[in-house]
Amino acid sequence: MTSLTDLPPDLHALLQPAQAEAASTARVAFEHVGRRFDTPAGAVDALHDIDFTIHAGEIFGIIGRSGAGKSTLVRTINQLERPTSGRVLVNGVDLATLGEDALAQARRRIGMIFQHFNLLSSGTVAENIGLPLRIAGVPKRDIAARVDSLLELVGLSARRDAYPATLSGGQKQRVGIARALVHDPDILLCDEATSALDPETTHSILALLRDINRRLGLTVVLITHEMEVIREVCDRVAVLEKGRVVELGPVWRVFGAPQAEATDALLRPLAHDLPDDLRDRITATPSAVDDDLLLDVRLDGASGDDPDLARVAAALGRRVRLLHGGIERIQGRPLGRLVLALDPAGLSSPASALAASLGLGAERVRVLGYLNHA
Ligand SMILES: Nc1ncnc2c1ncn2[C@@H]1O[C@H](COP(=O)(O)OP(=O)(O)OP(=O)(O)O)[C@@H](O)[C@H]1O
Repeated sequence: MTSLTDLPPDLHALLQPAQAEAASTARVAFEHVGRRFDTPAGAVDALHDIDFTIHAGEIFGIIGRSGAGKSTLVRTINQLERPTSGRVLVNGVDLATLGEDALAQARRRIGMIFQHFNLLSSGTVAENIGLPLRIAGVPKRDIAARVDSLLELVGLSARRDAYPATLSGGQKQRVGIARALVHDPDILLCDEATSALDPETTHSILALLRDINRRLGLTVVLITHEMEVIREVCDRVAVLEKGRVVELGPVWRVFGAPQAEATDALLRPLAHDLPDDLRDRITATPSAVDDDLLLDVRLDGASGDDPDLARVAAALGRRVRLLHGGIERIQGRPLGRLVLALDPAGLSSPASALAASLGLGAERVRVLGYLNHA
């Protein structure tokens, strides 16, 4: 990947203002947005009273069950869907009030990429990227220079004259990203952009999106059903359920302590559930004098400290075994679940003592039962 100083001069020049601008200004403001579809089976309220702001320069994720309204919401940003109530401001402007030409201009500042790339199979990589410029009537020479800059940005210079059929999925999405950036947009909308890719390619595309976000100050709005994608790349996330926002916040907070049932359900695949063999050995009361107590510790990222098990053992004056669980870092904060086993003898409240030794609130530690050694 090239660094900012390696960029061709034309691209370098256009990046500077965008970078400087990436402050906490509102890039997209949803103001009490509703979208109703009238269908033969009756009215469908795909969106209800959506009211929040996406800041300039952030990577914002939108998650929700199938049919929750994610695509409809994202499509209101470029007015592919028109709200039936409320309004959507992009850079302070309600695109619904613009005439045809002004709307076309405004839409150019909003790039979009898709799950299935939507490339023209009869065009080369360069022709695909340059197509929106050709449609906009940009002179051929200028198109070539712009396309070359973008090919370099997405790491595809060597495949300039290749046809889409000869590209891998990741390379196709790089073409999609380059094409979405031709008009130097402020916003990039990503509709399940990595859903057709394997995990390794997904990782490289997310790294590219993060890189572009940082270099260009580009605001990225991303819909996905892959929670790992949100965890890896997003700054904030909104959870939609039946057309309403049921949760919104920094990813570490929403993932660390989900409040809504819909969020819990979506995050379930990431949870470190107890394996059956361990669950089957847990009893509510001790079956032998030397049974260990099993304690379930939830780290929600709020304390910000890494759990120090040696310190816990020293504080409690006994061996502490880590039986199950794991920690992941989201936005630099440790989140996860630890199942610990210890001899409870002499501790009046083992859960509180454990919580205190970890520097956590008592509500973060739950007694699971006793571990039957038999
Ligand atoms: N053009 C339309 N006409 C009628 N109903 C629609 C239309 N577009 C969307 N809907 C309905 O609006 C609701 C939200 O759909 P939407 O596609 O936005 O959900 P989604 O969260 O993106 O779902 P998925 O994850 O399955 O893509 C659904 O009930 C859907 O059937």
